[in-house]
Amino acid sequence: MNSFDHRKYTPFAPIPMAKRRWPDQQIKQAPRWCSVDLRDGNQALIEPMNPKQKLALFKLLVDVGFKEIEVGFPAASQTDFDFVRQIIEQGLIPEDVTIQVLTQSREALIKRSFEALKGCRQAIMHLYNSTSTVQREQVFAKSKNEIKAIAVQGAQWVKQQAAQQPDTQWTFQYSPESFTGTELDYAVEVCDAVNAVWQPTKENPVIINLPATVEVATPNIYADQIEWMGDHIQHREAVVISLHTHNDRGCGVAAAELGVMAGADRVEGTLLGNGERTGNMDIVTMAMNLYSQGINPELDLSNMDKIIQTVTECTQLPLHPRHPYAGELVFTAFSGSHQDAIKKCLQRYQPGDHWDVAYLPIDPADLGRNYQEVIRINSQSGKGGIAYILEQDYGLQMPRWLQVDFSQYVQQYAEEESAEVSPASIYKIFEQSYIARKQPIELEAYQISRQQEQDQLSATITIDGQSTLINSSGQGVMEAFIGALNKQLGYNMVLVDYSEHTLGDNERSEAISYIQLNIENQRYCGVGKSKDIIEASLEAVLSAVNCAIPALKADVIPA
Ligand SMILES: CC(=O)SCCNC(=O)CCNC(=O)[C@H](O)C(C)(C)COP(=O)(O)OP(=O)(O)OC[C@H]1O[C@@H](n2cnc3c(N)ncnc32)[C@H](O)[C@@H]1OP(=O)(O)O
Ligand SMILES: CC(C)C(=O)C(=O)O
Ligand SMILES: [Mg+2]
Repeated sequence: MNSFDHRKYTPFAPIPMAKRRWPDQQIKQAPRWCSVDLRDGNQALIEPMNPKQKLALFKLLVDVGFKEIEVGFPAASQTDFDFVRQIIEQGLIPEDVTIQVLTQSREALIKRSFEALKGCRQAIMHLYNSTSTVQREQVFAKSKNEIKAIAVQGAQWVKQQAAQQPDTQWTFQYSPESFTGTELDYAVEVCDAVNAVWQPTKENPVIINLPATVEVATPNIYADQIEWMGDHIQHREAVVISLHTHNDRGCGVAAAELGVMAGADRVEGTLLGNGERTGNMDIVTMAMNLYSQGINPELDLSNMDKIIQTVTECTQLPLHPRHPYAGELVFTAFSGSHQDAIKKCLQRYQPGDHWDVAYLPIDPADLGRNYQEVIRINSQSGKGGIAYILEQDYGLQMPRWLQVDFSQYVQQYAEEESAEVSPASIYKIFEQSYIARKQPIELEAYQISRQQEQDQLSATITIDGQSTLINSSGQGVMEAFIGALNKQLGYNMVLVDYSEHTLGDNERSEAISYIQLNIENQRYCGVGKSKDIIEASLEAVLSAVNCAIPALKADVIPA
């Protein structure tokens, strides 16, 4: 029998709601963030973090701007307990940061958690127990009332312990763990029962954290559940509704965003999304989503490389190259039409403008990425990207017809190599294709004199190694040189287009000339480079002619 059988599963039932309001809401400000990297993230690691790693990650979280940080499950492990003690005793918790610890609803664990927090200025004690149908029936084998009693008993123990440590400013947090698999009327009944013990006020609210412990439905269902809870929980004004989503269906961020639209005040997650199974909600992505909408995320993610380095070192998990906002490839375009569009938009973009660049939802520079990484070349690339690289890295302002001509050389190279082509390789191909094309005709010397608006040019060229003197006159040097070559070679050669610029900003800089000639009814491109602008132009003409010669009949060239 085939085990890949969808009939094994049942769909998640929709939430009956007469009128949901959240679809019409817009997020206008960042929620209160709480990082759970050091607890939920840590508990999911192959190798949990050692004290040094925990401290490095804690410092990063503080630097990024988190004001609430769940630092561990101190009753569960000595490492977590010692870490909490260390940051308290060594005064490593900034005044405006509140640490949070998680505990099960068991007296010994609660006592140990309070012990870990002794001497802490302010702290969040986070109590949880599972409330979902599957947990009640199969894991705990308890009735609804018995499960509620676990929560209420835990809330009482927490209250009692807190009373014994009055120097700490306590906030209590309760999570009906596996909330999304819990009947809503029962979830609210349990939360209200916990709040009846804790007696929150507007001035001293509780945090009710509603976890999608496992993501089991589409994000709109989660939003319905959050809006429903907000509408039905007692003393809403004294309750901070917090979200804690996981990413089992790949929608952890979407669920949190819709949850905020549905009225939540606070969001828990981890940097770059480490966490159980497919991970916790990725705060980097959610915060950057806000940022990209012009909303201050209240977190400083500008040093993304530092974030990536610390998180990957501490978790020992690599970052996917296509991870939103952070991956190595997310601001990179390989494909030709994307590169062309990006190049055109970036050319128009002025600092201070609103960002509106095709294919780039945000400015890579905001995250410490530079434009060089934006366009990378392989066999899918087009002229725009190649020209962008040569302009950015080598200062070449290639005219469009040369971009078209040159992209064929790069394309051929990329296909032959079956690999990405580096900027240095692109420039080498450019040099070999045009500037170094000095056979069969090479310029040796030239002289120009100008009389009555006519340039008289005589030049010594070698053709297949034989030195020849050519001369002609014209309204400009180019006309004179092309005329002399026409006479010598017997071609019908016409100048189609021409441009030049310097490669630096002083009189000693090299000049580069780009030329397109029509030779015997075919167009050929040439490039010349020299400290002397006239020599660069003559070299460009010969570069085009040298390209044409192999394609034309050999007998056109005189012996
Ligand atoms: C969704 C989440 O992320 S929840 C957080 C999960 N994180 C972790 O579990 C990481 C740290 N945990 C641990 O190291 C261990 O679980 C410990 C040290 C806390 C406890 O270990 P143990 O005492 O061996 O118990 P264990 O975790 O296996 O729990 C099983 C018992 O606790 C009970 N239990 C589990 N969770 C809770 C809870 N939140 N409140 C009350 N009782 C609970 C179970 O019913 C079970 O009871 P039983 O032994 O009577 O059958
Ligand atoms: C402890 C709770 C909040 C949790 O991590 C979850 O339910 O995912
Ligand atoms: Mg979790």
